[in-house]
Amino acid sequence: MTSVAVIGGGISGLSAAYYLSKAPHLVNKVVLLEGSSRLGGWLQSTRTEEGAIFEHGPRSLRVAGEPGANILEMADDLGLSDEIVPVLPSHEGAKNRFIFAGGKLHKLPSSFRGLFSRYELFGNQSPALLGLREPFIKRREEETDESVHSFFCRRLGKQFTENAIDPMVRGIYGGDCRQLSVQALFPSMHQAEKRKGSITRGLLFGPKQKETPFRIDSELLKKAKKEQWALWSLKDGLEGLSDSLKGHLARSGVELLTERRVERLEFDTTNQVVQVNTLDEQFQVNHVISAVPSNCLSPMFAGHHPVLSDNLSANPSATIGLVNLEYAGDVLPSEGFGYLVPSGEPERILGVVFDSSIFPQHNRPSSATTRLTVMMGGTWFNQLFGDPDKVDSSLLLDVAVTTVGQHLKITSEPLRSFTTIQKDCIPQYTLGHTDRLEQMESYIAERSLPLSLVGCSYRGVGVNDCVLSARKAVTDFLKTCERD
Ligand SMILES: Cc1cc2nc3c(=O)[nH]c(=O)nc-3n(C[C@H](O)[C@H](O)[C@H](O)COP(=O)(O)OP(=O)(O)OC[C@H]3O[C@@H](n4cnc5c(N)ncnc54)[C@H](O)[C@@H]3O)c2cc1C
Ligand SMILES: C=Cc1c2[nH]c(c1C)Cc1[nH]c(c(CCC(=O)O)c1C)Cc1[nH]c(c(C)c1CCC(=O)O)Cc1[nH]c(c(C)c1C=C)C2
Repeated sequence: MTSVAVIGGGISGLSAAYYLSKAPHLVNKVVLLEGSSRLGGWLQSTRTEEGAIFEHGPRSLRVAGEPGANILEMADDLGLSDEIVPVLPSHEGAKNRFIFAGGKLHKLPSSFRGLFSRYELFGNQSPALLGLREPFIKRREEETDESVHSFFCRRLGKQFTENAIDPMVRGIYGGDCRQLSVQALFPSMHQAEKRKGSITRGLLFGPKQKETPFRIDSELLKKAKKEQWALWSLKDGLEGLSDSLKGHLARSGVELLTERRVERLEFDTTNQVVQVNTLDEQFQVNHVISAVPSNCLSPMFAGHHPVLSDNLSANPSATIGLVNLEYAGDVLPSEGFGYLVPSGEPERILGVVFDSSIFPQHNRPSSATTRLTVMMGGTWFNQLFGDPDKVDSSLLLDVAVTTVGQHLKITSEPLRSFTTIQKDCIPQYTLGHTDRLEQMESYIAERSLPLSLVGCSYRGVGVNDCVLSARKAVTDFLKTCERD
């Protein structure tokens, strides 16, 4: 029998502990050590006294793909089926996405037919024409990693890259596509060019993605497929997911310890023991699953595993200034998911989510209001607002209200607002990320270090990716337990 310490109590750590709790025949003790006073990490939802829900972190989860199917299986097992608020693909809150450029909103294509229309944003060309030209563009011969900006400029042109790809990267990573790795952010497109010389040919005729080594199925997934959900949340917001995991783990006997910041890890590989040191306690376990951001893990190896500490500290993280706003009545010019602003535009925001349009179920029950979330900063935070530790939140609120007022022609003042500075909240997969990851994985495997790396710092920042990465790591670890 084996004991495991999970470090970090965000969605990744809670999920790792959840999957471990499913194997009591192999793992007899699981302790989760969280540095702060609360579990859940970036999953933070507020319910106001009027009954409206505001998200200060993630707000919508995708249904598509293995990560989407996997998290629905977990939600079903946690008994959350009746709590789910789904969004259908035909719903305008899922379908209509906009770009703010040249002083106005531009709607992005949202249907197959839309791909054949010409867009001012893309130099009056249709996305279909760009796609038809793409297979005739020569492949890049160099093997080195490339930026997202350079890759898409080569294959789809500068205008499409700067008005579609650049804002999309800001709308997921809060990051700069000139600095981020195409191999890490768009692995299937990078592989497609490498194998077949073109994105289109590679995606159409390339090998299928490797399947997960476990079967994913649930009644909830069947329902989601039948009803064709595109996105979902929970009635009381996504923090309900971490709350529900907390309840499940406590009932399963997992020790959940908050205010236990881990400072150092020491491996005794001969005896397969790890010493986990917090400021004033020590825990001895057989295996550690790290679910903290990589730059929080890096100092735990300082001095004794430079390959780990150096690679773990290579990526910076972006800080997001987040302002939730609520206005009386319907103030939106159009229903939709929201809009993004390309980095070349002279604006101080990254984008705006139309929360009340995506999830009207989260509105106050008594009266119709509009809920928006303005996201600011990202990679550009310090340049625009200064040191995140010193910035006055009234500056962020002021910029948010003034900017959405101008963009959406809102003349009223908000009824309510919340301003949060989410410091270092999204890791930035910079050039060389995939090589660094492989280097660390080989280092760990060659030395049989009793360590697994999960979380948003490695193979995807979405909540779904975090949960799936936890399941994969636990599955691999349990296989070694079965062998021993
Ligand atoms: C504003 C925002 C909007 C987002 N929107 C979406 C969305 O709509 N959809 C989506 O899918 N994803 C979204 N994401 C991404 C997603 O929410 C995160 O990537 C994910 O929650 C990260 O989870 P995690 O557990 O890996 O990391 P974290 O949530 O960062 O958890 C790590 C935990 O480790 C703890 N910790 C750190 N150091 C130590 C230490 N030394 N010892 C012990 N504990 C430590 C931290 O306190 C923290 O609780 C969004 C993220 C943000 C910030
Ligand atoms: C304007 C800034 C941001 C907005 N959302 C985020 C930022 C930084 C954070 C974020 N949003 C999503 C994810 C998860 C991605 C995943 O892999 O699942 C993260 C970390 C969801 C998401 N948001 C947009 C897209 C294309 C996605 C992927 C899933 C989906 O298609 O729904 C685009 C987008 N983000 C924001 C807006 C306003 C917007 C589009 C209009 C806000």
